[in-house]
Amino acid sequence: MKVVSPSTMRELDRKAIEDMNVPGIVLMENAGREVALAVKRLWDEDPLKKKRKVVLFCGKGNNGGDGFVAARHLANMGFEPIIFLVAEPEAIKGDAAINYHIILNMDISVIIIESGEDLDKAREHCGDAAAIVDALFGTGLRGEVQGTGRQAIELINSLDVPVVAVDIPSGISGETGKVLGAAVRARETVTMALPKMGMVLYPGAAYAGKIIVADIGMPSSILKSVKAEAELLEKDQVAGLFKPYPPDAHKGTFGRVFILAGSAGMTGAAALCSLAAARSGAGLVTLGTPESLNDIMEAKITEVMTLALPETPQRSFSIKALGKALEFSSQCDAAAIGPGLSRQDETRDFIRQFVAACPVPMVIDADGLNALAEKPEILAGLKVPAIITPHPGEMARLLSTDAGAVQEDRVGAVREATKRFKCTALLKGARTMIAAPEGSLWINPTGNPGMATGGSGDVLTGIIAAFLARGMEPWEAAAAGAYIHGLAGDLAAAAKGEISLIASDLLDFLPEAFSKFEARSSNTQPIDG
Ligand SMILES: NC(=O)C1=CN([C@@H]2O[C@H](COP(=O)(O)OP(=O)(O)OC[C@H]3O[C@@H](n4cnc5c(N)ncnc54)[C@H](O)[C@@H]3O)[C@@H](O)[C@H]2O)[C@@H](O)CC1
Ligand SMILES: [K+]
Repeated sequence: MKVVSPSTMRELDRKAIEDMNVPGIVLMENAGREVALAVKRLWDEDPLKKKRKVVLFCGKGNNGGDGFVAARHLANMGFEPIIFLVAEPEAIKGDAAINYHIILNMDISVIIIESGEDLDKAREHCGDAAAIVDALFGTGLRGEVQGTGRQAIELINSLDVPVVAVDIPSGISGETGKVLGAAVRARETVTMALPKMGMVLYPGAAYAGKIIVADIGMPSSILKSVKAEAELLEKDQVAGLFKPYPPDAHKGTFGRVFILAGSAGMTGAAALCSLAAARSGAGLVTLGTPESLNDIMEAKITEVMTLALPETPQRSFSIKALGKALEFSSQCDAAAIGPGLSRQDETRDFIRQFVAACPVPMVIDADGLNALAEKPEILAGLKVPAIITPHPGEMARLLSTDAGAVQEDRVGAVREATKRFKCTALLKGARTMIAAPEGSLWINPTGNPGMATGGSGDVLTGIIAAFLARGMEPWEAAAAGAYIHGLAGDLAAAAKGEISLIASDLLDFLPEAFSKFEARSSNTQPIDG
């Protein structure tokens, strides 16, 4: 699903109104009605709370205008709306003013909030409300919220009443998801036409609650043609990336994966990564391993073959492994390099030379990225497609900045990485995002904090390698990988809780995650009906 910034949304509104002659007041009518319906649904869900009072906090802009429309429909549905207008009535203009006057004509209560004392009075009204509608600020918010607007937000958050936010929780930047001083914590957000970046990115996503995308009558041609800032990955779209298995599938059909991972003390990373590839549909998985670790790996992993390679005295890959590793990779469909390789100098040289010469698409993670941080030009010069999968710390090393700066602007960081290194970049963290060199940006909605555990990234690398080997484009492999990895994590967390989630749980829940997608071999017919 497309996700847009406030400025893109304004341009869509402008096109609908000016180019297609859809009156703005029609859009506002649909918006407000959808908000009223959302309140009604919340009310229907909770039969114990048959209170009919709905408090609407409205600002002076069009977001407030949506609130006035919602109040009218709520009154018509039999609710008792009360409006707290956090603005001077004279400041309301245009379509919002038209709807404000209808409200006055309908004798719906409007209480004007000009000071903190007025808000104290408002508090008394709110306690027995069935719901609160937050129509203070929408995408027109500029800079930090101050004064009574901010006090109103704090009041809303202090109440134990479910909140439906109009378009975006007031106080959240529609562009970045940052809290501009203070922001409303909503149960649901009814967002108009398309979700906004600020409610998909954290912390805004946490404030928005459940997101309902409302059809406000924006012409579909406008929505189709818009160049969105990002796409939020959806289940159907990910499902579409899995082509059905032909009934005569054999091991070679779904690709051979070569994984270079592990060193003394980090054999687990190698096991998790290679087993994840095997669990993700790769036909054959071979793990290249420092030779003295070979027996350990053979015992640890049953479904994966091993290739013992020359090692350093510290039992990590030595530069002498290069020839054999490159030769083997040429017989494979995709490679993965990085998990648990160590930061030994010689191993670092091996990684750099392997990546520079690898003849097949590859995913580079962890120590693979650390080895390239001082030589990022290797990435930019690759002749084969590559995916890098850094966490914020690794991304910071690649971009010569710090992890705080990466987290401060995750979208900017992942876009910069794909531009600078000319490969697909996947930035891990809450809302993993994937940027492709041609400019697209994908945001993954699956996953949970329990997945921030050692080895989780190794599993992701293995999944992506398997998808590359089955012929997905790099962005597809990265996007589908992030989605399935997060889904396995969500299923694992639902079964075991987030606290004790470990990376091997992700492997255990991959089959269930895949079962939600698998396009089964379409031509296989049951023999006896
Ligand atoms: N035709 C349209 O453009 C449509 C707009 N819609 C609604 O309109 C909203 C956007 O409306 P607007 O652009 O009027 O703006 P908003 O209603 O989002 O609010 C901004 C208002 O608050 C003021 N303001 C901005 N920053 C402030 C700050 N830091 N502290 C205090 N006051 C501040 C602004 O002067 C403006 O009046 C959307 O979020 C959506 O809810 C919908 O009605 C659908 C159609
Ligand atoms: K709002």
